[in-house]
Parts: sequence; structure tokens; C-alpha cells
Amino acid sequence: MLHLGADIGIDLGTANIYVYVKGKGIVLKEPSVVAIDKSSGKVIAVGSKARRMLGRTPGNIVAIRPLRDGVIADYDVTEKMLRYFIGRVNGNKVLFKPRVMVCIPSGVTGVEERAVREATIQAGARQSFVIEEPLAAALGAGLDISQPGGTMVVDIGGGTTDVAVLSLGGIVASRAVRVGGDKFDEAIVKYIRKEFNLAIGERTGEEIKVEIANACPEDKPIVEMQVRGRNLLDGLPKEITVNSWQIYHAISENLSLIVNTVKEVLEETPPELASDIIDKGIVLTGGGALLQDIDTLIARETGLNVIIAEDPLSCVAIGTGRALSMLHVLNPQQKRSPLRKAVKANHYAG
Ligand SMILES: Nc1ncnc2c1ncn2[C@@H]1O[C@H](COP(=O)(O)OP(=O)(O)OP(=O)(O)O)[C@@H](O)[C@H]1O
Repeated sequence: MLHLGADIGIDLGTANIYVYVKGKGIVLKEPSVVAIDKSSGKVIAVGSKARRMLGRTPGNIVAIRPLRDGVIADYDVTEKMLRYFIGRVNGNKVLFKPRVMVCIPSGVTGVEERAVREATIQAGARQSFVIEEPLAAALGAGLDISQPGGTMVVDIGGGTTDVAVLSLGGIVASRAVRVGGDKFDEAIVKYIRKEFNLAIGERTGEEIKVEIANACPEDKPIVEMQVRGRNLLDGLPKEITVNSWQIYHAISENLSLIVNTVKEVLEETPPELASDIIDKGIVLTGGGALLQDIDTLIARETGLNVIIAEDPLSCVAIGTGRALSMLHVLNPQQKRSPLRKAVKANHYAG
């Protein structure tokens, strides 16, 4: 096939956008945040620059996270963000349009999915494809999903956790739950407000999670952290000390939801494939896999081996790129392709 431009894989995540270019690897990692001038609708900043503005903008500017809880909450802003990133990677190469594979959050509807593919074409793609998250995560983690053996992937992202058993390139059993890193952050913010009468922002909640949260704190030394916010009683700035046990209590309900989803998918898995999973274990991907001891918790609750993928944050983006290189094998247009269900193609005149 004649290649007119680069192959680009995009993980359009709730928390982060990762862009992978064939032959170069991950070329761009940015938070999925856009700052907009409310009066003109003009984009002021995208990515990390916009993220620094979250909760700190003057009246006329708003910093938006257009993807929330695994769905596209603001389509127009998502489109602008997508265009910005494709433009940044592709430059002004009008004659060398790329093929783009986008991995979208699992809660996205068919209409939104089509809209994303169209936005990708508008942004300069020659062809656009959409891939389901667990499949991209598995490909990115280097799992051989083309064989008739069950592989379980748990992708813990910002907005959703996707649990799937894959075999022969297809999804045999899967569930998505709207719990991910964002819900942990929210739970921490709420806990600190309730227990310490201290108002903190989303970003501080995330910092606490990354720094001291532990999914299995038993037998671990207690870790402390200083946290600053606004005292809800007198409105003044205040500093408190929180510890890893307190933060575990804040997030334990969300951890149980993830563990229960894993158990539900295991219950739905055909026995032959369940036996493969005993041999191969469960692979964790997504930023949530970096939460301390989440692998220990899932292993303890399921009795299975749990492995964290090599670069959990980049897995999905790498997988989107790999899927593009495998299109000649996976040909989504082919009726009998095992990946037909998971890779949907939208061929525009190129
Ligand atoms: N060291 C860490 N410990 C705990 N959580 C982390 C760590 N590093 C990143 N995260 C969390 O991972 C989440 C982002 O993960 P990721 O980039 O995989 O999500 P996403 O692909 O944007 O989301 P989704 O798949 O739901 O659309 C954030 O909630 C972030 O706080």
C-alpha cells in the first residue's frame, strides 16, 4: 500500500492525550484540558498549560476537561483539542496526510464515535479508525491476542476502568465501570473536606493520591503528607497532615468497585479461557495501575497473578499505533476479520 503520510495513534483519554507516531514512538503526552475565552469561544491554551489554569482562571477564561467519566462531555472542545494535537504532530504537511487510529473512552456513544472520526478527518487525517480500549491496551502491553488463549486486561484510566478477556483477537467478556483515577481524586477531596473541614482542589487530591495512597496498606509503614487548602470554618489558608491509612479509607469504596468488576468478568469467562488466565495472570494498564499496591489488592482478591504492564500510561497509545501497522492483517473491512468488532474503519476519499 502506498503510504502518503505517517501513521498516528491517539489515546484520547479522559485524563491524558498520548500521541504515538510510527517509527518515532510516543511524541506527545498532554493532559486533556483546554482553556477557552468564554466571550469569544477562542482556545487560549491546550494541554499542560491549560491544566495549570484549572481552578485558577479569571472570570472570562475557563479551563475545561472535555472528556469526563469516560464520555465526551463537551464535543466541540474535544474536536478543537484533537485538531490542535494532530496539527502539532503533523505540522503543515497538507500533502502528506496521516492515517489516524483513535482510542476513545468506553462510554462514548456510536454518534460520538462517528463525530470523533469526522473530527480526525477535519483535523487532517487521510483515514481514521477507532479502536476499543481493552484491545489497544492489550496490543500496547505486547500481549499476543491472536492466539486462542484467554488474556485478561484491566485498564484503569482517569474516567473508567475497562476489564476484558481477549482471545483470537476479539473480546470474549468485558465490562467498563465509571471508576478510575478521577474518582479517587474526588473521594480524597470529599474526605478531607468532611474530616478536616479543609477545601482542596482536584489537583491537590491527585497529588495526595500519587504521593501516599496505597490500595493495600496492611503491613506497610504509615506515610504522612502535608496538605494545604482553605479552612472551611474561617475561610483562611491552612495546612494539615494526612496519612496513607486515612487516604485508603477515602478510596476503599472505589477500589472495591474495581475489584468487583474484575470478579464479574472472571465469572463470565468460559472455563477454558479461565484456565489460561490462571497460567498467564491479569495484566494491568492505564495510569491507575501505578496506584501503589493495586496489583497486590487484585491478586489477593482474585487469587491470580497480577502483572503491571511495562509502561502502563503509554500502553493504549502504543497499542493504537501497533493496530495501524497490523491493519493489513486485521483488515477491519474484511467480514471474517476477528478484529472486525473492535476496529471500526471509516474510509474517506484519500
Ligand atoms: N503514580 C500514580 N499513582 C496513582 N495514579 C496515577 C499515577 N500516575 C498517574 N495516575 C493516574 O492515572 C490516571 C490517568 O491514567 P490514563 O492516562 O491511563 O487515563 P486516560 O487514558 O486519560 O483515561 P480513560 O482511559 O479513562 O479515558 C489519572 O487519574 C492519574 O491521576
